[in-house]
Amino acid sequence: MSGYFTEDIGAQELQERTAVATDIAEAVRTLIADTVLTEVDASAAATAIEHIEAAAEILRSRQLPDDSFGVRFNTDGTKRTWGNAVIGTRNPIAPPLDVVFDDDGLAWAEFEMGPAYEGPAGLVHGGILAAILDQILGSAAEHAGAPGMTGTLTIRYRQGTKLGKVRAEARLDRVEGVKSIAVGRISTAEGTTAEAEGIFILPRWARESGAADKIRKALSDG
Ligand SMILES: CCCCCCCCCC(=O)SCCNC(=O)CCNC(=O)[C@H](O)C(C)(C)COP(=O)(O)OP(=O)(O)OC[C@H]1O[C@@H](n2cnc3c(N)ncnc32)[C@H](O)[C@@H]1OP(=O)(O)O
Repeated sequence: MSGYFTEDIGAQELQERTAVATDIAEAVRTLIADTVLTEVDASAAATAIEHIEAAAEILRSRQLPDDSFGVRFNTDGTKRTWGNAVIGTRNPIAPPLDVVFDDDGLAWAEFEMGPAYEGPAGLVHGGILAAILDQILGSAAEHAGAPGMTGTLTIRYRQGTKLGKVRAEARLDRVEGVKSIAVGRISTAEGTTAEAEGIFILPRWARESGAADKIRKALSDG
């Protein structure tokens, strides 16, 4: 399986790296929102671009050799999915979701959707909501011990989701052979805005590999 790595990182270094990753991503996330909302003139924009390019050059001075972050296992058995578009700690595109798993099987996260996620005026883009639902339903299935790749995701958008504070939640509903069916929803202060059902399938290559448990762990994204 390409894209999966094991790295010998101790607890303290992991903590330090996580802090750096979180800080950079948050700074760029803020920059993205500021870019969406800015009204500066061409001269001020040119100055800003110079600074942004200088910052990018610093980040490029030491980078991973691959074109993706992948999934990186740490010495303590935890793993980093820092490039993930929804939960990635070092991905400024990600809101990011910090998913909590309750003992009763509910996976949930509360997070801010800023101006970078707009679709209709003042509302979250439906495709962004789909990505969030895909992730949290998949994470719920994985956490319940039945992970898989998304085969089908069905969403019913009930009302617009206002930009601002958003909650996503999901749980594994049932398992039918190799298919795990999870259900979930998005809500705001105005109530449920979108509901979803997802079918997650442990791929044939994983089922047939003879190392399904190891692959389940490697595939899972939580
Ligand atoms: C993994 C950890 C999860 C943690 C969070 C994840 C969140 C993020 C999730 C993603 O973004 S995943 C990326 C988006 N999804 C993909 O890229 C998946 C691309 N598709 C595939 O890789 C394969 O088509 C798939 C693994 C879904 C199915 O291939 P298989 O070769 O394993 O299916 P197979 O033909 O053996 O069928 C097995 C069962 O699944 C059913 N099936 C196959 N494709 C399906 C589908 N697309 N939708 C619903 N059911 C499907 C099929 O009917 C059959 O049902 P039965 O067992 O009841 O007979």
